[in-house]
Amino acid sequence: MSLIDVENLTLQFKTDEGLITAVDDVSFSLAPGEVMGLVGESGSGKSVTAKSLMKLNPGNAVYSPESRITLHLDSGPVDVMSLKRPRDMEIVRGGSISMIFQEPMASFAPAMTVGSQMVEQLLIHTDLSKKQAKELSIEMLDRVGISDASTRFGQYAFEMSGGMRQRAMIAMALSTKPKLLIADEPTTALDVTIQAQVIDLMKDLVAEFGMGIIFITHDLGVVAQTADKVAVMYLGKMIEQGPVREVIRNPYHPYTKGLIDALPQLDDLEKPLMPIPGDIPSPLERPAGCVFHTRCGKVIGDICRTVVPQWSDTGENHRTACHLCAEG
Ligand SMILES: Nc1ncnc2c1ncn2[C@@H]1O[C@H](COP(=O)(O)OP(=O)(O)OP(=O)(O)O)[C@@H](O)[C@H]1O
Repeated sequence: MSLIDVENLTLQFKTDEGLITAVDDVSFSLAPGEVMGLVGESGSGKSVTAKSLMKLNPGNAVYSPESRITLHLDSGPVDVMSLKRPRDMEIVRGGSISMIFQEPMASFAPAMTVGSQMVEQLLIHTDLSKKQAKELSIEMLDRVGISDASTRFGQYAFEMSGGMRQRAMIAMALSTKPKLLIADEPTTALDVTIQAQVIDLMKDLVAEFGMGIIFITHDLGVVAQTADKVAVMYLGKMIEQGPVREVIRNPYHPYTKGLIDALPQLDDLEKPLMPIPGDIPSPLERPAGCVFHTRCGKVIGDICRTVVPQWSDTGENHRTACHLCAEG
């Protein structure tokens, strides 16, 4: 039983320079209680994909008619693409789906206390009274490890340290008990010890609430620690997906291999870092065929330059979109 199914998601932005394809025919599913890492370099379309699930992309976004996003709730399936009225969209915006961002200041209005924002959100999305909403908010702040939660409830976000703000944002995102949490680079701006604490906290919360998490990051190391499965994106395309250990041990796509080789290895500090050569092409000039062919060291001929690779099975629940797969 899946929590969310994304099928053939394609999204373009209308800009003064022309149409930018940000997401190209992306499909994936997530089960309740499952954590999926969404990785790729900057500009690969991770955030735009995630925001589509909440219909949060701006007005210049155009979805292809084939794009389908189905959220499975206890009350039945929700066709996210067809949600239009603000009232209907509340279900995917802070209701059944919550999102946390890299910069928690962006989630908090500067002129309201953290507590009053938490209460306001609960009043919109639940049937709780104001008093119950306050109690739950303080309980959630306490649960994410903020000491003296009732005092912190009355503070503004700028009065908190970076790590505490991050925790407060997680508490706010989780207080409505979302079915799906989207975490967009939630630990990037934190120092490593706090990063580890936030990751541990998220793991505990998944176990307790049984929600699904989509964890967006540049860092495959963080994915290895947190996720059950991983999906790799490059220039709007999903190019490999599978169980996290399997993909990290047996990456198939040359781009995924490149991301893994670019990771520093603590047990072999002499080993030179191997960055992926070249730059990501402009989304206005996306390469034909396989979008990665302009940087790929394994091009096998014109097929890579002209034909879009289809998915091939490359292991148990592991699939890769690369012409090398067909070569065996
Ligand atoms: N509102 C917009 N208008 C035009 N283009 C946009 C808009 N939002 C995003 N894009 C483009 O869509 C592409 C995908 O962006 P996205 O933010 O999803 O990448 P990302 O993989 O999340 O990168 P990062 O890791 O830097 O956040 C990029 O080329 C970006 O410039």
